[in-house]
Amino acid sequence: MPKVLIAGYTGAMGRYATDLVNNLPGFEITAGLAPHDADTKMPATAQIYHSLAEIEPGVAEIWLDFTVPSAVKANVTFALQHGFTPIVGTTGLTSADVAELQALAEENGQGGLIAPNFGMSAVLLMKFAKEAAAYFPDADVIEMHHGDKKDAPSGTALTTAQMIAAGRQSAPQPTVSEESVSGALGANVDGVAVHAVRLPGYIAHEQVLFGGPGEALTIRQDSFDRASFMSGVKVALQKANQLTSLVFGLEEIL
Ligand SMILES: NC(=O)C1=CN([C@@H]2O[C@H](COP(=O)(O)OP(=O)(O)OC[C@H]3O[C@@H](n4cnc5c(N)ncnc54)[C@H](OP(=O)(O)O)[C@@H]3O)[C@@H](O)[C@H]2O)C=CC1
Ligand SMILES: O=C(O)C1=N[C@H](C(=O)O)C[C@H](O)C1
Repeated sequence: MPKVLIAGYTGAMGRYATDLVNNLPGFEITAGLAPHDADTKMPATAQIYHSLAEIEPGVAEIWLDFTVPSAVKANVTFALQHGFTPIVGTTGLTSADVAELQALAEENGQGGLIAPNFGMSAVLLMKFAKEAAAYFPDADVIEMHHGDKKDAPSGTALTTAQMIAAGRQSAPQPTVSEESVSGALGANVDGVAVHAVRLPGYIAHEQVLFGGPGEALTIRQDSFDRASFMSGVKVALQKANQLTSLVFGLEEIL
C-alpha cells in the first residue's frame, strides 16, 4: 500500500489532499509536514513533522507537496535525495529550478511530477492558449485568485504565458502605450502581459485575451472549489510508481 507524506497538510490544499488520500483505496497517509500544528483530519497514526530536519526517510514513498513558494525547492530536493517520489502542486519554482530538480531526479534515478495546476479546466486552457497563439500572437493573461494567495502571478499564469510564447509563429505587436501608473500594463512574461487580481470570494480563475485585426478570442477557466484540483492529484498519486523522470505538467501523465 503506497504511503504518503503530505507537506503543507494544515493548509487549504493540504486539507483537501488529506481528505482525498484518506478516502483513496490502497493509499495511506503516514506523515504530515507543516511548521505549526492544527486541527486536521490526519490519521492519528501519522507522524507529524515541523521541519525537514525531523523527517525520517522511509516514512512514506510519495511526497505530496502543497506548501509555500519559499519552501518548495528545499522540499523537493530533500524528497529526491531521500527516496520519496515528489508530487508537487506548490508554485514558485522557476524554470531554472525545475531544470535543476529534473537533473537531480535523473542523477538519483527518481521520478515525480510538478504540476502548476491539477485542474482539468486549467490544463485545457493552457493547451488551447498555446494552439491559439499560432494564429493570435497578441495576448494578455489575467489571473484572479483569493486574497490569501502568497505568490503573484500564479504558477498557472506563468506557465500559460510560457506556452503562448512557445506557440507563437510570429512576433506580437509592440505596445506603444507608456505606463502613467507603474504596473498598469501588467508584468511582461516572455512577451505576454500578465495581470494578477486578488479579491475575497474568488478561488482560482484565469482568462486569456487574444486580439487580432477586427476580432478577439477569450479563453477562460474557473475553479470555484478546490475540489477541482483533486481528480488531477488522484491521477498523479495513482501513476506515481510509473514515473521514471521528474515530469512537468499534469498533461504529460494523462
Ligand atoms: N497545482 C495546483 O493545482 C494548485 C496549487 N496550489 C499551490 O499550492 C500551494 C499551497 O496553497 P494553499 O494550500 O492555498 O496555501 P496555504 O497557505 O493555505 O497552505 C500552506 C501550507 O504550507 C505550510 N508551510 C508553510 N511553510 C512551510 C515550510 N517551510 N515547510 C513546509 N510547509 C510549510 C503551511 O503550514 P503553517 O500553517 O504551519 O504555516 C500550510 O500547511 C501554493 O503554492 C499554491 O499556489 C494551490 C491550489 C492548486
Ligand atoms: O494558490 C492557489 O490557490 C492556486 N495556485 C496555483 C497557481 O498559482 O497557479 C493553481 C491555482 O491557480 C490555484
